[in-house]
Amino acid sequence: MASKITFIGAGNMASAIIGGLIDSGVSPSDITATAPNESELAPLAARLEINTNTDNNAAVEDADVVVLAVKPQIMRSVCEAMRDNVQQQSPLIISIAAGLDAATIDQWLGGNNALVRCMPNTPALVGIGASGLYANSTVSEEQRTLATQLMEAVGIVEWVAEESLLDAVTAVSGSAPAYFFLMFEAMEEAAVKLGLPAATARRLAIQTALGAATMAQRSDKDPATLKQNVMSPGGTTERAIQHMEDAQLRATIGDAMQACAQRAEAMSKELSAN
Ligand SMILES: NC(=O)C1=CN([C@@H]2O[C@H](COP(=O)(O)OP(=O)(O)OC[C@H]3O[C@@H](n4cnc5c(N)ncnc54)[C@H](OP(=O)(O)O)[C@@H]3O)[C@@H](O)[C@H]2O)C=CC1
Ligand SMILES: O=C(O)[C@@H]1CCC=N1
Repeated sequence: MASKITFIGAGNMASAIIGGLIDSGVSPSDITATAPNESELAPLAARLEINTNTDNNAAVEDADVVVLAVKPQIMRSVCEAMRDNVQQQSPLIISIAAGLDAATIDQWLGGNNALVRCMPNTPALVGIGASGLYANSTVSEEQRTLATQLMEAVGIVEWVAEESLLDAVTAVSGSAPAYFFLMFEAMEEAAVKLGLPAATARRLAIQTALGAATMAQRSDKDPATLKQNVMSPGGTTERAIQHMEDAQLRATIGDAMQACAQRAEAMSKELSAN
């Protein structure tokens, strides 16, 4: 993947993807990241040996791919300020912003841009990311392949046929690392109440999640069967699972994911109206 990649924004998500790309063999000299303050960029440049720039326009000048990684609320001003350079350079644009539709970003960038919307997640940092991708009609087959290669360098990629499905991707993977971290917090707290030292509890809970995820990934059995295999009749797991079902955990997760997807949709309406 010998392409020059510029990240507009150098925060949590951009640095996760950049770290994953470098681990997968992309040369740091092919990567540029921008942010308004040198103080945020200097540690990143020192740690990852990438190029950095406080000037977005300068950073897109020789870019084959421009990844838009700023907060959705400032995307309009950022895009409009670099519109002329983007129009001149015609890079593949990849927006990772939640709830901002492709047509709106394309318009802010002057129109007719090849634009991929991507919903990644922070485990990209350790190469185990999960990204949903959608391409507008200007994206060529080659650019689609490039976007796939880029995001596959940091995890798995699923293309969606309709842009609106990215809201569901946000609910099931973009925001979802936080759901599991909440579960770790809760399990650690409960295990401490049961008498375990916090560090022991955390280590056991995290390793168990890793084990369960790895089993679910490698097994040809579905999650319901794998769950059943842990539950001896009249045993301990059955008691715990029954408690979770009685407490409507399943419905709570469903409601939370609905709220997440609805928020993505609402953000899109709010931000494109501004
Ligand atoms: N975090 C996550 O798990 C996920 C985030 N996303 C999306 O990724 C995007 C970034 O989120 P996240 O990384 O969490 O946010 P962060 O706040 O961590 O990063 C935003 C970055 O943009 C920089 N920035 C601000 N203004 C400008 C500007 N004018 N030009 C260039 N850079 C600028 C910020 O610099 P400074 O700090 O100096 O303001 C910061 O480096 C969002 O659109 C979000 O929806 C998508 C999937 C998952
Ligand atoms: O919370 C957010 O809005 C971003 C998008 C998905 C994960 N974090």
